[in-house]
Amino acid sequence: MRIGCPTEIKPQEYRVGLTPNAAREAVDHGHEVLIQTDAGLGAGFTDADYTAAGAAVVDTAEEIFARSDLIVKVKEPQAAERAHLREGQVLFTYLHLAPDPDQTRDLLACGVTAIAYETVTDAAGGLPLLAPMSEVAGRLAPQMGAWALQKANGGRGTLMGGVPGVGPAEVVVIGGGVVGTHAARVAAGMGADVTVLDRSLPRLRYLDDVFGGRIRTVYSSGGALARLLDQADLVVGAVLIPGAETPRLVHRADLARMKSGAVLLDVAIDQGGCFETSHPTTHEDPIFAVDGIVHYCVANMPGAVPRTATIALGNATMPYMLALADKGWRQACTDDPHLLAGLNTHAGLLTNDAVGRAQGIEARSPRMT
Ligand SMILES: NC(=O)C1=CN([C@@H]2O[C@H](COP(=O)(O)OP(=O)(O)OC[C@H]3O[C@@H](n4cnc5c(N)ncnc54)[C@H](O)[C@@H]3O)[C@@H](O)[C@H]2O)C=CC1
Ligand SMILES: CC(=O)C(=O)O
Ligand SMILES: [Mg+2]
Repeated sequence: MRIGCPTEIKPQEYRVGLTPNAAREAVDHGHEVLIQTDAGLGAGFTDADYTAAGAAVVDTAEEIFARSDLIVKVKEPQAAERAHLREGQVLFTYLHLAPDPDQTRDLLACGVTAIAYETVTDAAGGLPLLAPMSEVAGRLAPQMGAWALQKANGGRGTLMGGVPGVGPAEVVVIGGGVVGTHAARVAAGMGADVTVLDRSLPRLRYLDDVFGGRIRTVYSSGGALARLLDQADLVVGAVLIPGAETPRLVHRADLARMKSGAVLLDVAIDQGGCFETSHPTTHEDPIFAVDGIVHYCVANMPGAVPRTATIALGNATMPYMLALADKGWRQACTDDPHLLAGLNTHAGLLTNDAVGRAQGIEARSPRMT
């Protein structure tokens, strides 16, 4: 099979879908790998690294899309990329279709077989291809939140860890999954006072256990969140209902009860966001204010640390990429129902229930033979 990896074109996105290690494995499995010129540079991989791994470097994205059976990327295809996709081609990348009707329409219209990293599941009930980027975004969240809290950025002027005689920042993390756990860990490490809310009691028990009293856990309800908002300096939105649009848990009216200059940092923005006042922002222009509250809503946070993020993502995607290339998508998905859970569109059919519910489109099962 021919596997193609174009340069990411989303603003300030420096990750790349294939590492040289992954390219080498694919070549060792008998596949041909095409990589666009300089696709890996932002993550610190040169064209020479890819040619040493056995890949062929080609000049344009057009050529990658035209010649490849399997396209491996990082971010959802942008409109210019969607114009090159076609039926019979497999796209393996993040899609986040639930809040994105334009992308959904284009993927259905072109007939591409699109497998979304974020809806691939595992036997433990996790999301193995979302997890590495959630770890990165979660660890970045307090770092970006601390920056947004600085006065020059519109923030309250609160130092995360405080100093002797002055208390630390109050950090509230909504959703104690992968993002939330890693955000809590770094925020606590910075010396902040951390509270994590979740709707899953087993998850709260786990967090209570692993943090050994260094953070507070609270069952997530509207009342509990309202009380915490009054005190919060930084609120991290880290809720996920897999595949679905994020529930809105903080409404515009709630901003009035918050401290002026507090920060809402919506990691869940890629699924629509958990604050009513959120809208996606970019690394170039990451923050905006609503009613005196700073919002940070970058939809591709790991793009800020492309070296770490590319290697972490490549480690997780490689076995699935090889299964798709070795067996073809039908056999790979038949053999592994968790990979089949990643299938979002095929030959004009929407195949993911949660995306279908979010968009009012009936989800259908693909023909597997
Ligand atoms: N902006 C970015 O660059 C990135 C965004 N993300 C996004 O971050 C979000 C979280 O991802 P993960 O942590 O991997 O998901 P996860 O599935 O590990 O965790 C989500 C948690 O939310 C909890 N939850 C559900 N409803 C809740 C409610 N009403 N109140 C409180 N908690 C609730 C769940 O019980 C679960 O523990 C996703 O939308 C993901 O796409 C992930 C990586 C990068
Ligand atoms: C998960 C995601 O959207 C990202 O890593 O950009
Ligand atoms: Mg996105």
